[in-house]
Amino acid sequence: MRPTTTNTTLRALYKPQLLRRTFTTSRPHASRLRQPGEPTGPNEPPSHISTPPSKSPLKVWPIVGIFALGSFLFKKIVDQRLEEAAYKPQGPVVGMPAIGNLGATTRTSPLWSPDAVTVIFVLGGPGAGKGTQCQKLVADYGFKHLSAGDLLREEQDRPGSEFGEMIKTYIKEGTIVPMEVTVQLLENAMKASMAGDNKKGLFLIDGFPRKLDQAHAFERTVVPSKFTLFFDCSEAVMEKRLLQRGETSGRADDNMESIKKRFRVFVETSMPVVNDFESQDKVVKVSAERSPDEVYADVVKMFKERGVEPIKLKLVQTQNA
Ligand SMILES: Nc1ncnc2c1ncn2[C@@H]1O[C@H](COP(=O)(O)OP(=O)(O)OP(=O)(O)O)[C@@H](O)[C@H]1O
Ligand SMILES: O=c1ccn([C@@H]2O[C@H](COP(=O)(O)O)[C@@H](O)[C@H]2O)c(=O)[nH]1
Repeated sequence: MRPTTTNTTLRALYKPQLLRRTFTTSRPHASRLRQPGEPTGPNEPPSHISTPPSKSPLKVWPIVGIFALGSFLFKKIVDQRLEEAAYKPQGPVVGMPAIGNLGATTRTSPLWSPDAVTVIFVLGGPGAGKGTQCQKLVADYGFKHLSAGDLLREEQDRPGSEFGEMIKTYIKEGTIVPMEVTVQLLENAMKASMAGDNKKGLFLIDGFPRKLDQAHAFERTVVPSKFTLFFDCSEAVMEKRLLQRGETSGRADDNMESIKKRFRVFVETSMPVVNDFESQDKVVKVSAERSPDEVYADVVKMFKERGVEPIKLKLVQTQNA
């Protein structure tokens, strides 16, 4: 049989070499028996002068060890640099105005303590009903509602804004405006609100953070959030709502092309934020597919479980009153 012939041939070819490799050291041709003390070759010392075998594993392992340690340390340094880079201003965005000097995100500690200022992030896909639910919460709980999207649209329309054109492009494309701009806008709005009638510093921050770098930067430099209220809704339902809203909203992104892009950004960029907060047990999830009042009833229940109570007692009108 062919395999047997092949095996025999292979054995014949390789066995002597194998044996030689196994039983000789660095001198494969030393066939004659040497006398004690006789040099083993023209350039070699007599055998009583010991030389380490040239292929000893003892020579290789320290090098392998140093290489492994070096690689490990190198990887650690690279990981650390990447982590730091995620927290620092990224510098000017190519083709955009310089935004690295906005200030808020360069601080190394939060501006406010979570005991002094309460921030609840409100997240969910485009059209999940975040704004609608926030309005109800404002009425009952006394929160100041800050929508990151609204703040960006205001900045976009502010005469003389150096970021106006940039924001316009990002919103149209459904992508996320560089965090330095959004965090600074939020911080300014929070300061203004607390200087006014929101002395208690109660905030619902709607549609933010949309990206992990924003989440980290805000919590590191402004204030750590209390939790995130997340509205869970299917794309089919959100699409229907957005197209309907688009009939009157005048928003540049309430059209089919922008909606598709916003859905993709939400799944790829914003869901990791929700997952990150979830891993810290900081997400309150509510199904957003029922009527606004039914959704809200769930929100109230979930807030109660987290120790957040309404400030107003609703007056119940009875028929005989
Ligand atoms: N539970 C609901 N059932 C039906 N329609 C709703 C519900 N909640 C909100 N809507 C409607 O859906 C549209 C989108 O709602 P809303 O603006 O609150 O969503 P959003 O999550 O804030 O959207 P975006 O992220 O695009 O700003 C609005 O026209 C709103 O009236
Ligand atoms: O943190 C944010 C929030 C929003 N944007 C941009 O604004 C639009 C509209 O946001 P809405 O919450 O739907 O009003 C969004 O698609 C982003 O382009 C942002 O960049 N960063």
